[in-house]
Amino acid sequence: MKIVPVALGARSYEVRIKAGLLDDAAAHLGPLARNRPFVIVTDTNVARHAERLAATLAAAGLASDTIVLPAGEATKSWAQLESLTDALLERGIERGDHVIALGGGVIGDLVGFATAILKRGCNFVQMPTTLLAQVDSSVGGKTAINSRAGKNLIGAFHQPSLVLIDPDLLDTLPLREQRAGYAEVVKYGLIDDLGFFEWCEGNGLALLSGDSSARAYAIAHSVGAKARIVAEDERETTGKRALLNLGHTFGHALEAETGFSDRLLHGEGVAAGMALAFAYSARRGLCPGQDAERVAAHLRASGLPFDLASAGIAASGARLVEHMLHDKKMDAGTLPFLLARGIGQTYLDKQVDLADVASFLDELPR
Ligand SMILES: NC(=O)c1ccc[n+]([C@@H]2O[C@H](COP(=O)([O-])OP(=O)(O)OC[C@H]3O[C@@H](n4cnc5c(N)ncnc54)[C@H](O)[C@@H]3O)[C@@H](O)[C@H]2O)c1
Ligand SMILES: O=C(O)C(=O)C[C@@H](O)[C@H](O)[C@H](O)COP(=O)(O)O
Ligand SMILES: [Zn+2]
Repeated sequence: MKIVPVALGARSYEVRIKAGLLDDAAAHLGPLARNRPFVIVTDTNVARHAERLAATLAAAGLASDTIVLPAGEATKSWAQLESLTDALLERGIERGDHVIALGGGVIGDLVGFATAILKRGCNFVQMPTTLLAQVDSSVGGKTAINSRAGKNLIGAFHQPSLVLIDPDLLDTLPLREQRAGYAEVVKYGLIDDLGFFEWCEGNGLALLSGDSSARAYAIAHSVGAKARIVAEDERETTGKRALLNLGHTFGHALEAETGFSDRLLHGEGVAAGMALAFAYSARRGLCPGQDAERVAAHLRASGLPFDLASAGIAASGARLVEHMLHDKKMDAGTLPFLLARGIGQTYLDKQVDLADVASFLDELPR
């Protein structure tokens, strides 16, 4: 088993990664049980894995109850938050209980937020079941729902007590979702790790086709990178954690444009967003054009969107910039942007003129 510590003082926890971990989950969860039943929260597509988890726990004498929510981004909503908090209160949840979030980033973000606010803070365990959640969303304590105004605008920082990753769960994940999660893997290379981007160029397709050693390496490397950044800047105050937002200002605007529908998955928006961040950096003369082309080429070869046309977005630059005005990085009326000086050299640029971003977007083919 690979263990990655997330060092956050009193809020520190471990990320434990092992193929087949679901089947010995009782050994990891037992110490958290306190003679109380666990509540497992999952979605309709993951319910089969939740049944296996409940059976494993029962075999070890650990009681559990499962709440199944609708699958999809629309579940990160006020309505689902209300129904989940009601359901947990009906079950008599106590602050010391651990709710288990078994699912992708949608379940993790929603359960994380529900437990952050229930009784002013209950515990939760992340058991991520998508590539995206295993490499990114289960670690770091960002929790949220979406609002009409934009992505993740209502939320809290609330760290899990433990993250349990079983890469074998990805065997049932559809290819489109694997690819979307892969965008966040590539992100770590683009941020500050050229060597890892090169690894992605050489091994990405093997990872996407389910190769277990490529999968294990990508998950452990990504979790290590995320844990390091989060430990340095838990609440995104110094600018370090903002690097994890590479591609997200563009990406969230594209997602908002599709109404957070299945037309564009989060990871797909991030893929297009990262390519746009590099293309915009190249247009400004900050980054070699070759690097921007190399990023787009790798995303394209991985079956991901790499520009507005491949993301299916026809909106004008001005309209996309309007979505960006809701970005949580907005600071005194300006929007710090994640730009790049090259692959592995991302930085936060505070001098970006949004009118210039809009004209850049208007110049792109639709
Ligand atoms: N908190 C963070 O730091 C953070 C980081 C990145 C993304 N996010 C958020 O995560 C969300 C996206 O997460 P996601 O891509 O995991 O989406 P998701 O949770 O919607 O899961 C994708 C799809 O895969 C299905 N699924 C999940 N596990 C499966 C499995 N093992 N087998 C078969 N089907 C399975 C789900 O039911 C869903 O249909 C977005 O809302 C994004 O904003 C949060
Ligand atoms: O953990 C972070 O920090 C990230 O930015 C990870 C992102 O992949 C994730 O999508 C996050 O939710 C975006 O952050 P937000 O603050 O823009 O909602
Ligand atoms: Zn993301």
